[in-house]
Amino acid sequence: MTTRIALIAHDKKKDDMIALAGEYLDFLRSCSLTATGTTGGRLANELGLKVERKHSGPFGGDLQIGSLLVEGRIDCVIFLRDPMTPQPHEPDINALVRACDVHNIPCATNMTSAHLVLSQLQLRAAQQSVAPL
Ligand SMILES: O=C(CO)COP(=O)(O)O
Repeated sequence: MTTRIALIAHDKKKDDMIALAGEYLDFLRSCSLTATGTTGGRLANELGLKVERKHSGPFGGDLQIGSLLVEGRIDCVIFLRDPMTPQPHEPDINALVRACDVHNIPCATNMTSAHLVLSQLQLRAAQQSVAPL
């Protein structure tokens, strides 16, 4: 089954997101990707990834992704948050992270945890692709 991943990065973490996605490019190409607006634009333009783009975070994009997640349509969230910069939509950010906890969806909020989650998902996908029918 295709892995459904949400990708979100705050402005100062967007370069990290591009670098991260670049490392997992082949795997991410095999996934169904959703992203907040600006993050998704960069992933599409700079890496050629096919991404369903929601609104930008401050305009409700985190909430849109939270809604998909609540409906069981997201398997994992990579959310590179900037802990040093106040965000106008902090309540939306908290709502998304809370929804991950409520629904037991993995949510990586920094580069180290993102690597751990993506490498594990990549491994699982590779194992499934060679599993006997
Ligand atoms: O603000 C964000 C997440 O809270 C990210 O939104 P953008 O990807 O549109 O910058």
